[in-house]
Amino acid sequence: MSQTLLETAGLTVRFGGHVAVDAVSCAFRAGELTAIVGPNGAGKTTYFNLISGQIAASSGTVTLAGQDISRLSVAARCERGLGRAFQLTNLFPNLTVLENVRLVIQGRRGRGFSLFSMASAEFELTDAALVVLERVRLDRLRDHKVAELSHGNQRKLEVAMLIALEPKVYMFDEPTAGMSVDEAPVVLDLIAELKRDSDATILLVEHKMDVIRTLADRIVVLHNGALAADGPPAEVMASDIVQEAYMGRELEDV
Ligand SMILES: Nc1ncnc2c1ncn2[C@@H]1O[C@H](COP(=O)(O)OP(=O)(O)OP(=O)(O)O)[C@@H](O)[C@H]1O
Repeated sequence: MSQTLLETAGLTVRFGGHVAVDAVSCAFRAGELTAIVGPNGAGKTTYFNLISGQIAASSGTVTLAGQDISRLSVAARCERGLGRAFQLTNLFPNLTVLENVRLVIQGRRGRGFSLFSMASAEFELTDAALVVLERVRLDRLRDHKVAELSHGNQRKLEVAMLIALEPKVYMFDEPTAGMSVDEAPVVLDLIAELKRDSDATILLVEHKMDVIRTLADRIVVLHNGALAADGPPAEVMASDIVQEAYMGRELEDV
């Protein structure tokens, strides 16, 4: 079995008297896609926020590749390989689609271009960005400003930017939310491709059962902020807690 890449231990956050994430200990392995499920308000997004550093934990730790990253900023966690597709907040609306992806690749490679190689570096950056845009089928919109794109295309661009970042851990929070039936498969195919072709650790918050069935190697269930079940999809879906609490309502309804 692959080694653990990301781990949370006793991860907890309280908002006033409310424990939104309650001592969640969970290890995520390289090459594994874990779906994180649970009813509205179960703490899924808050758990993501704690892992990526958007909010600080009240207690507990987050470890990436054996190093405690609990006190690092969002940017420092990202540099170490934690990549998260945000709800459109990391897009530059007034730049073009191509410029947005180029910025990510440029940031990843650092500023190591010499003056003499500047021109070829520019071409190389554009080529690398176009390869990523082709994967999400946004290459024909390369020169459009992001603000002009449909919601679905903005979300696809978000996935493209995450892929361009080449993180070790991919975190997707309902990646197809708000997408049309034509748009969603492109993103789901990409996630399936990432899973097949890389050794990445993928965390997916998802409500749609068909998506979970197709993609997940494992399901983690959060309930009232705490870990309620964790295991292979068939086992977790058949478990009493999921059958009673979620299968009949929350997940199936969506
Ligand atoms: N900044 C905050 N301040 C106070 N309470 C918060 C804050 N963020 C989240 N909460 C509360 O923590 C709980 C968990 O919320 P969270 O958004 O993580 O749930 P979720 O499982 O992602 O739900 P959904 O499926 O609806 O997105 C909720 O009760 C929510 O109201």
